[in-house]
Amino acid sequence: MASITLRGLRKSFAAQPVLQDISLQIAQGEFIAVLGPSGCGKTTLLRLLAGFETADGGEIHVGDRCFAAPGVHLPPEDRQLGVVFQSYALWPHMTVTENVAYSLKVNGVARAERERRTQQALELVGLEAFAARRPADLSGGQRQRVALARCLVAQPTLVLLDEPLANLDVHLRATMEEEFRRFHHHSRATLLYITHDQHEAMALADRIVVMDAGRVMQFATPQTLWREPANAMVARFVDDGKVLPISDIEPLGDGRAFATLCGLRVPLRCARDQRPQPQAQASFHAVDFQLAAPGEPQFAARVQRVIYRGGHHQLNVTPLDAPECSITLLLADQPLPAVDATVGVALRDGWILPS
Ligand SMILES: Nc1ncnc2c1ncn2[C@@H]1O[C@H](COP(=O)(O)OP(=O)(O)OP(=O)(O)O)[C@@H](O)[C@H]1O
Repeated sequence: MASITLRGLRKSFAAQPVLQDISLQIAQGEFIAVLGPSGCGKTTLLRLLAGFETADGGEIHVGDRCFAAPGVHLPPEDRQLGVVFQSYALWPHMTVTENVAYSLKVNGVARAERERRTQQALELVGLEAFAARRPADLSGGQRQRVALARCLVAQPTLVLLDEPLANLDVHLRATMEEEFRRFHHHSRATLLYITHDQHEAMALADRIVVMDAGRVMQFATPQTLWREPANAMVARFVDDGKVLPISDIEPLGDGRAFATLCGLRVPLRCARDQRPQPQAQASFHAVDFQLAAPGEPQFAARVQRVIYRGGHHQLNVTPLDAPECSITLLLADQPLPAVDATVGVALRDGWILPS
């Protein structure tokens, strides 16, 4: 069983805190993405889990085994987990089959069993036809598949993946995403998948850990991160969310509140325990703003830019009431307003950030 419990995990490099008080509870079989900007500590977290680094404090438990605690550091080779890095780390002198079978051989697995499991792992990643090739004769995506097969063959119950698609082009990434989904489905392993690509995280994960500056900002499903970000960092990081100031927050007590946005009184979603407040911030996505129909409640905004985005246009506007704010709208089959024109903007949805 590979549920994961992290309690108060800390790590510094040369007195520079890199991970601070990381506590997470991950269920057996979950597909977890760890998402955050460059340098936020994602790889360090993975290295602590794998045992390549020693924690300064806190605990790591996997299933009923203690990996790390004050005075305890289980060596990496005793943790029995699979690790897939972005640099595939394949042995160049071995064939695909030999690369995949190597760990079984080292662990003394009998030949027949070894061949069966290797064949199975190669089939799972669609590489049977490449079994006799060496890594140099494979594409980037095929090499990453070998790395995945090599990890699979050991049948780990916990797999750590560090930006496994970072070196691949956009099309290959989409194919490999499907591969990971299949792998997760078949193996039922717990997956911890590190990425700084929020689309990848959203597409793959059951839940996402959003990190910033060594701390967990939010740990939730992709839907919750989108609809109910815990703070401004998460709101901005997930799909370029927009964070805008609001005033005169008047909660209705049922997860909704009225507030003033750009001079317009609007209904917004909020936490059930939201209190009345003179000022706060709310988060929005581009789809939350639309050009207002005649008579619809709206605020006036000036068009700054109109950009063609392939299939739709992006409109950048600034509210007349709040010219320091920039808002993005997406227009499909609508007449386009001119730059500098004044348009009416209606609001469809928004979330008051918990304070
Ligand atoms: N061995 C080390 N010695 C000193 N500093 C380190 C070491 N490893 C990581 N760091 C620092 O710790 C911080 C977090 O690094 P880490 O690699 O965990 O971030 P990350 O979120 O994975 O970044 P990226 O997305 O760019 O890979 C960075 O500031 C990095 O420079």
